[in-house]
Amino acid sequence: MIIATNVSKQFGKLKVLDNISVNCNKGECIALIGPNGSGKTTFIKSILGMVVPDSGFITFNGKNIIHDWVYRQHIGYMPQIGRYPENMTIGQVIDMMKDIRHNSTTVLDTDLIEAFNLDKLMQKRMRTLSGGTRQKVSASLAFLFNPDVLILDEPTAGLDPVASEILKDKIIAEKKKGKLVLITSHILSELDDLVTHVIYMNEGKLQFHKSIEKVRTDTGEEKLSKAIASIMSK
Ligand SMILES: Nc1ncnc2c1ncn2[C@@H]1O[C@H](COP(=O)(O)OP(=O)(O)OP(=O)(O)O)[C@@H](O)[C@H]1O
Repeated sequence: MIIATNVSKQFGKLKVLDNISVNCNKGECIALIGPNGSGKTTFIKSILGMVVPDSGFITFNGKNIIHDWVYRQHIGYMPQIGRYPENMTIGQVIDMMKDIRHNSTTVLDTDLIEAFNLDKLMQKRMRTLSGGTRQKVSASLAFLFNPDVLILDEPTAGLDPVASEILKDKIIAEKKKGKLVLITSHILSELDDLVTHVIYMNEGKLQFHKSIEKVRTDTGEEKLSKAIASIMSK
């Protein structure tokens, strides 16, 4: 579904992505893990076309993304920090996104808007929202257009435990429908019930890309947080 081949990116002298090659398929939920500054967000932005690699290429359903920006309509993206027109209300932001993205064939998925009770907050202006409510808006928008691929950058950061569980259940449900989910998080315990595969990056390099079963058997650890700690300490 998404294939990155020898992707490299440098910012000034800093090599942020160093020859990354990975293959991401339908129905997988892939955890993108690595220390701060290891290149996770830059890799995500390369898939989204927001960062252009210096070398290498990325294909989405077999087409090089450089020549086909339309592929982005199949992706729902939840950024680490959602930036919105601050004077707009939640309702206006959602309507604006519908104007931009909605087409007659898409069935809107309003599950998260309802589960987060955002319908009661539609008149609130973005600048007045708490960090967690802003995250709820970002999550709701990522899922709203029923995309085949969900890219979630630190999705549960700032969410309360109830909201966090709602989002996790939604991710599991979408994965079961055959969608591809790419997720970054530093809270590894949150990923335990979700992920099928792990991509581990360090200093812009791909350290490994393994199924969760392989990570568990290789380390003898059941929990992802323990398994990664065991790998990092070697
Ligand atoms: N536009 C940019 N210009 C210059 N340097 C950048 C730019 N974007 C990212 N970097 C640098 O690239 C490196 C990787 O950043 P990136 O955000 O991809 O890391 P990350 O793995 O997502 O980190 P975190 O876990 O902290 O979110 C960092 O050193 C960052 O400062």
